[in-house]
Amino acid sequence: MNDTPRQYGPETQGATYLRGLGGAVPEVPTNFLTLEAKAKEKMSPEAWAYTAGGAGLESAMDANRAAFQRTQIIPRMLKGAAQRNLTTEMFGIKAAGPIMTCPIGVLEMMHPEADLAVARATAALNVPMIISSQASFSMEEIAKAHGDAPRFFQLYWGKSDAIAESFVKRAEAIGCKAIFITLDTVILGWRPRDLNIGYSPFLRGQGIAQYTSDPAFRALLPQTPEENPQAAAFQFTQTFGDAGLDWARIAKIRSWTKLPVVLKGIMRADDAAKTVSEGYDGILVSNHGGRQVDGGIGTFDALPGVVAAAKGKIPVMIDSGIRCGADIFKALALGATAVGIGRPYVYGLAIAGQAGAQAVLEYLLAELDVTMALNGCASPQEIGPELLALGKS
Ligand SMILES: Cc1cc2nc3c(=O)[nH]c(=O)nc-3n(C[C@H](O)[C@H](O)[C@H](O)COP(=O)(O)O)c2cc1C
Ligand SMILES: CCCCC(=O)C(=O)O
Repeated sequence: MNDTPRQYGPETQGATYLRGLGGAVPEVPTNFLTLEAKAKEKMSPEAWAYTAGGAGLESAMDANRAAFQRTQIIPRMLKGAAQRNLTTEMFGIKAAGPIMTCPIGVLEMMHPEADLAVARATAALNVPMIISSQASFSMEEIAKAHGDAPRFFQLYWGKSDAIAESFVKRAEAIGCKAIFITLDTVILGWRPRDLNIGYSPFLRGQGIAQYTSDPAFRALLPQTPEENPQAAAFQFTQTFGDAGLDWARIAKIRSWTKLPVVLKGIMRADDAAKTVSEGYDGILVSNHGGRQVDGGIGTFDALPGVVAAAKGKIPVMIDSGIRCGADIFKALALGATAVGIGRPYVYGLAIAGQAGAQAVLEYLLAELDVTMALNGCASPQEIGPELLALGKS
């Protein structure tokens, strides 16, 4: 590895302005709202509803943004941070910066190369990728496209422990460095945008590649998924989710793997304390991008309580509503060790495949680097709460 860290901010800005001298403007917009609007034009109505939508009145989605907007940065002068180093360690790997891609299901709706394009984009930047249980390609195919870049696996724990165990063992075999168990989707949230067009990708056999490639899932089928895809899709609907999932059941994962296990979807201090006392290795504060509990609190508002309850014993990460470098900066200032990027990279993917997802991730690193330079922070560790004016709810 090159010892001089890449200065994403000035390098990315400089290259963009230079291309502009030659008359070229970026295909992928550099700010979220323009990016989202362009992606909407490219996406089918079904893909747009599924990606952009949230639960119910979408108030948890709004709360995610409001929480970040309410808290402001108080810029610090003359501290001096000529060289910034964004490198961040997570579960034994060294990432380009304190970001990772969130697991997003059914990416084939946004682009035919789906997870493979995201694998190539994240590998090119050395940004960790969390592979989804609802991916459009099997984890083995995704790993092939990803090479030896850092990756994690997101587990949906449904009715069958045998399938969960098989997913975990496959994830370990393909070199995932941690397992993220998603807890907030034991059943699907109430999603009016999808309901109003009667569209579920899963019923149509999309986003179930981890299952159709899995021996424990295939053993439940009367015919192979290749012979009878509809039976496989139906079986998935019978297998997915279990509203009875509890602490005792997920503890079984320890007998299946030695990998670090992170709980995704922890929002409360008491659940965070339990995560620590049960011996888990990390917390991802998440409300699933506001897609599950309508009326729920924004993740950035939930973060301080979770950080306090974790008492520095395990890393706390956050996703949901992160749209720019300043949001990442604010999350780190309140004690997050890294943040998950969700819809923004999906919109990049919809616009320009691998290059689009990669551009969005690079912009976020660049904007974080610029924000750090403008506040005298040479590394993520130097971003502290003294740089924030905490908003009142
Ligand atoms: C279209 C879509 C599909 C998603 N699929 C999954 C998934 O398969 N597994 C999972 O744990 N989370 C899934 N999520 C939630 C994300 O991992 C993440 O928590 C969320 O997108 C963060 O919010 P943001 O998109 O507002 O940044 C999905 C989110 C979206 C928008
Ligand atoms: C049935 C799995 C749902 C995938 C997911 O996590 C989402 O759409 O938010």
